[in-house]
Amino acid sequence: MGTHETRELLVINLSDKNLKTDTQLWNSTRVSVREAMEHHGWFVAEYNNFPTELHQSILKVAKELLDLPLEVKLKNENHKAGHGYITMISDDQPVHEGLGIDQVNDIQQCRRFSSLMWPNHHDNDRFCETVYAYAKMQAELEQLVIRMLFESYNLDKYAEKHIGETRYLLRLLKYRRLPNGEPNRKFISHTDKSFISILHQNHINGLMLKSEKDDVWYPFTPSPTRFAVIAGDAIMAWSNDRIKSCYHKVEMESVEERYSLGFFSFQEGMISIPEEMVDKDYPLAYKPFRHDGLLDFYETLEVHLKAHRTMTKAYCGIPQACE
Ligand SMILES: O=C(O)CCC(=O)C(=O)O
Ligand SMILES: [Fe+2]
Repeated sequence: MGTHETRELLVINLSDKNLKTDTQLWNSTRVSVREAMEHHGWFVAEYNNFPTELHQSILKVAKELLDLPLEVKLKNENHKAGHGYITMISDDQPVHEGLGIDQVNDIQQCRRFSSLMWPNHHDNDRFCETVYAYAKMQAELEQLVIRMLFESYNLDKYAEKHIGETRYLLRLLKYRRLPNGEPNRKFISHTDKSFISILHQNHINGLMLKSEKDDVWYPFTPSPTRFAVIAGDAIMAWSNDRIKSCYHKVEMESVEERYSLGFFSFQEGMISIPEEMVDKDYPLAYKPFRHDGLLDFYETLEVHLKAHRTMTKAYCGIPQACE
């Protein structure tokens, strides 16, 4: 296939009202989810189980937040990698900015964040409520994917404990074209260090997803009800390399700003590779590790090493005989 051919995105409908456990629809959907994750490392979820206004309202508050003065945004300190304020500069202009809300599914953390950003504003309730409702919807989607994946590997007995030990980060992001008029290609190809990441955005194109097995890039076509569900390095380790973390990048040409929302799951406890994941085709490839330890290790690396999944192999991988 030629490199400029438009490729059909793999879309899986996760909003069918009949999608209930132990139904034929559930079982066939869970097979599609597992196959997509093993083949591509991602899929696009069609998901509309939320009020339609929520898409517009989260984008509105993302703009209000990222329009705040730099000194206010800098107050969002977090020692964990990529959890605080991030920025990339071109010709003295910020062309990429992001703010993370850690433990976003805890209303107290949403309140803490909004009063940090708007200390004198009575109106920060609206920000807090919107973000909290949005994160609740995203967590439901993430947990649906986790349940399906765990079941598809006959590991459903571990699913509730896993979900109970999950911490979520919401990152609100803004991209601008470069001041010299060139497309913004600053967010280079990388894998996330999360377990699962879910990406959602406004109408401006730019996100590209690499298929692991096809070895080609797919441009993501945005829609209010489309979510890119992508594998992070931690699920790669947990699945003992059956699922490979997804390389993705942003290349934005539009004059209009691109806003996106990254929802990332992390494990609080140890991640151990279930023994059921180990067999002669998949010999044990990772030692048990702490997810936060992986993030601390990330902080110690040079920029070019951070982007690659090899950093996770370096952190907790077990060298294989053929390597
Ligand atoms: O803006 C996007 O769609 C991608 C964001 C992303 O890859 C990240 O925050 O890790
Ligand atoms: Fe990413």
